Amino acid sequence: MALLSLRDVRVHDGVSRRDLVHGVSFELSPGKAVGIVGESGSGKTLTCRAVLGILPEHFTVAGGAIEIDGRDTAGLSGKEWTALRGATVSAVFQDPASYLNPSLKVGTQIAEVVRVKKGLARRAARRRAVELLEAVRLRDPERVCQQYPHELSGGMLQRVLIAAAIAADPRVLIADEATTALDVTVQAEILDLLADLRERTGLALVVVSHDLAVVAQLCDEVLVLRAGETVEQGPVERILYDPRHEYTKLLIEEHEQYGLDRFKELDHVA
Ligand SMILES: Nc1ncnc2c1ncn2[C@@H]1O[C@H](COP(=O)(O)OP(=O)(O)OP(=O)(O)O)[C@@H](O)[C@H]1O
Repeated sequence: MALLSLRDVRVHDGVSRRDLVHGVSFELSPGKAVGIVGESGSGKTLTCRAVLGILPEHFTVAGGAIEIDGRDTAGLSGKEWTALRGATVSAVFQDPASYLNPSLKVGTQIAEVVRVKKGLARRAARRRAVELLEAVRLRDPERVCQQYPHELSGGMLQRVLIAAAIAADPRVLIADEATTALDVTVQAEILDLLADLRERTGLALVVVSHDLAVVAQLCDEVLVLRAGETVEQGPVERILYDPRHEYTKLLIEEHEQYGLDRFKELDHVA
């Protein structure tokens, strides 16, 4: 059964009285990855926020259905969403520093997530925090636990955020422009880490990026969004090698300069 299923989802803005997402559909099974690409403002983040139950004020899911692990999310209470978030669907976004408390040590913050979401006692939560930092391949996790966010690099902070996001053993992880702010080498390491988590733990991924190369590296299926509408959707190889929509062709051309060419040569897609 699909872990996550979106059927014709519409996101409506009550202020402008417009639909900003016009019917997005996809299904995600364990260990699979779906990518959402499109330029800025195309509705990628709103789609993710709808899945996490954190749409901004005045925005609603006005049509279609979102099912998480077989459960229709329409009409979930705030409390039910809180229970689902982190534990079933979790997310990492761009700019990890803004999601961490600057005045608390990294280990304390991760242990807190574990304590609240998994109900572990303080000491066990602490041990688990170290294990999680190890799982995201941070060297010397004991030391990182004792550090404050400002002492870590952007790539390290994104690993910390991933550790926090997987702390409650979610089944689906949404990575929304999670590597966009990082330099190319660090970006590659984080993508590799996500691929590894997917393979080892069966974590399903929703990968959001304006960069097709990122999505191509991780995903089985791609949705191309433009102005809130899906213009093209299909297996990643098909979209890359045989794009049918003009907009997809444009995206591919634009992003070749960022390494899609190199990616194609390596033939990771096969
Ligand atoms: N909080 C908000 N208030 C008003 N409009 C919003 C809000 N969030 C998003 N929008 C609008 O909804 C549309 C889709 O935005 P969304 O953030 O989903 O795009 P995106 O594809 O994720 O873009 P980006 O890559 O820039 O994050 C845009 O027109 C945006 O201006």
